[in-house]
Amino acid sequence: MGVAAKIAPSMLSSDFANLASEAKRMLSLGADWLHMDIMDGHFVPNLTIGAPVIESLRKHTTAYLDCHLMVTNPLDYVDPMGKAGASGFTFHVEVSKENWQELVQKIKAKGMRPGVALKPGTPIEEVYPLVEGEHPVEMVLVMTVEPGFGGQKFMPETMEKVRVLRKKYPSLDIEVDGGLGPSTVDVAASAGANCIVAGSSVFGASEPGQVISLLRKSVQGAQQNN
Ligand SMILES: O=C(CO)[C@@H](O)[C@H](O)COP(=O)(O)O
Repeated sequence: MGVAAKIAPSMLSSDFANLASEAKRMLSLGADWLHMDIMDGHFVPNLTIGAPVIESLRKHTTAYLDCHLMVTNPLDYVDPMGKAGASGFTFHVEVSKENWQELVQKIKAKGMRPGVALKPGTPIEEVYPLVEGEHPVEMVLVMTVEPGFGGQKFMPETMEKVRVLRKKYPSLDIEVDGGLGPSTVDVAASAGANCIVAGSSVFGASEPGQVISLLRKSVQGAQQNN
């Protein structure tokens, strides 16, 4: 049996004006985590939510809030996100080459689970030191689209990174994010991804619960075949 499947609807595709009820709806339909996209309008050309919204949502749910920080200065976000009640804090390797050790230690000290993300064009070797360090990250997020917006097309060429990671780290949480849905999840699951983020394919479905269940079955089926 492989690493546990985690299905994480991306709340970026939800109705932000009804975030708490959208979150509860996803959890009632079988979501394991809620994926929260924090964007600063600088690291990526889009601006979304920050710690105040995480703090508001936290009042309505005890769920795992899987926060993906698409920001230029992740260190500035550790204290506020910790206080707000974030569960996972995933920062980008492209902006943390100088300070990732300090970042990981501070994330852990604030009671959050550290993860590292990489853009489609970033070589996978860049995350190895973070997975193997004295204070390792606990998840690698392989972006399967350019970060910034929901509803983009899955990039199959990113799957080689997932394959290499899974071979090297059999028990690591490997998350994929961008363009995942019923037609693309199998390739990601058979490459070795166990955490699946899905925005438009879940929120845009007439039966979102069926999509969540299909995504989970894909991960579990691929693990049984490996
Ligand atoms: O981080 C991002 C985009 O930068 C994602 O979490 C998207 O929100 C995923 O949306 P879909 O591609 O599944 O619609």
